[in-house]
Amino acid sequence: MLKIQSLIKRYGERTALAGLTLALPAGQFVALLGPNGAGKSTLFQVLTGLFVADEGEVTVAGRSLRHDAVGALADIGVVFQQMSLDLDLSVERNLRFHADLHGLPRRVAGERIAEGCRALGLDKDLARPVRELSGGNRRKVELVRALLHRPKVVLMDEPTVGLDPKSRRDLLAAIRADIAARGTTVLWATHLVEEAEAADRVVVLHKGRLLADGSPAAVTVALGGERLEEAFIRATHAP
Ligand SMILES: Nc1ncnc2c1ncn2[C@@H]1O[C@H](COP(=O)(O)OP(=O)(O)OP(=O)(O)O)[C@@H](O)[C@H]1O
Repeated sequence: MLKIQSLIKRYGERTALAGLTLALPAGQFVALLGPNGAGKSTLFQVLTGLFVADEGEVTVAGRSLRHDAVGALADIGVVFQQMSLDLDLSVERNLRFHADLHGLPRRVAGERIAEGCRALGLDKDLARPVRELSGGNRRKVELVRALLHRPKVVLMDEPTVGLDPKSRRDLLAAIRADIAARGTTVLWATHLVEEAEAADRVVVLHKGRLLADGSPAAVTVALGGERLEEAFIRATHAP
C-alpha cells in the first residue's frame, strides 16, 4: 500500500534520509521508532508532499508521489506533530474545511463528520470553537479529520505527545478500529518505546537508515537486547 524505495533527502551537507526502503501492506499498524534526528519528520514531510526527495520513489496505492502527486496524496491522511486546527473555528467548521479541500459532497461530509465525532465522543463539541477543547480532544478532532476522505494510508507524527494516558489510549483504540473496519495502513512515528511495543511491526530508523524491521519481539532480538527499550537505546546511542 505504501512503498518507499531508496529514498534520499539531504539538507546541504547533511543527509537526513540515506537510501530508505520500506514497504507497508494494507491493514498493518507500523511504529516508526527513531531517536531525535533520525529522520522521522523529514520522511513525513516527503510522504505528505511538503518536500521533494532528492532521489528515490514513493508510491501510495500504486500511484507515484513524483509523477501523480495529487493522486497519491488523495490516499494519505495525516496527523501532524504540531496541532494544525484553526482555534477560532468550531470543530465542525474545521472538519468541513478539510472535506471541501478533498471535494467531498456536503451530505457525505456531514455523515462522516457526525459518525467520526460520535465514535470519538466529540459529538457534544461539534459547535464549540477548538480553542475550548482539551489537548486530547483536539488530537481526536485531528484524527477524525485525517480519516474524513477515507485514506488508505494514515501517517501519524508523534500524535500522543502531551496527552494523558486515557487520551493516548483512546487515540490508539480509534485508529485500531479504523484499521479493523477498513484495512487502513498506519505509520505511527514515535520515540516512546511502549507505543512501539503495541504495534504489529516496528521499524527502527537511525541516521536516515533502517536499523531493524519486524515484530516488536523480533526487533528486540535483532538489536541485541532483552527488552525493546534498552535494545533501542543501546543501538541508537552506540559510540
Ligand atoms: N530544515 C533543515 N535544515 C537542515 N537540517 C535539517 C532540517 N530539518 C532536519 N534537519 C536535519 O536532518 C536530520 C533529520 O531530522 P528530522 O527532523 O527529520 O529527525 P526526527 O527523527 O524527526 O527528529 P525528532 O524526533 O527530533 O523530531 C537531523 O540531523 C536534522 O538536524
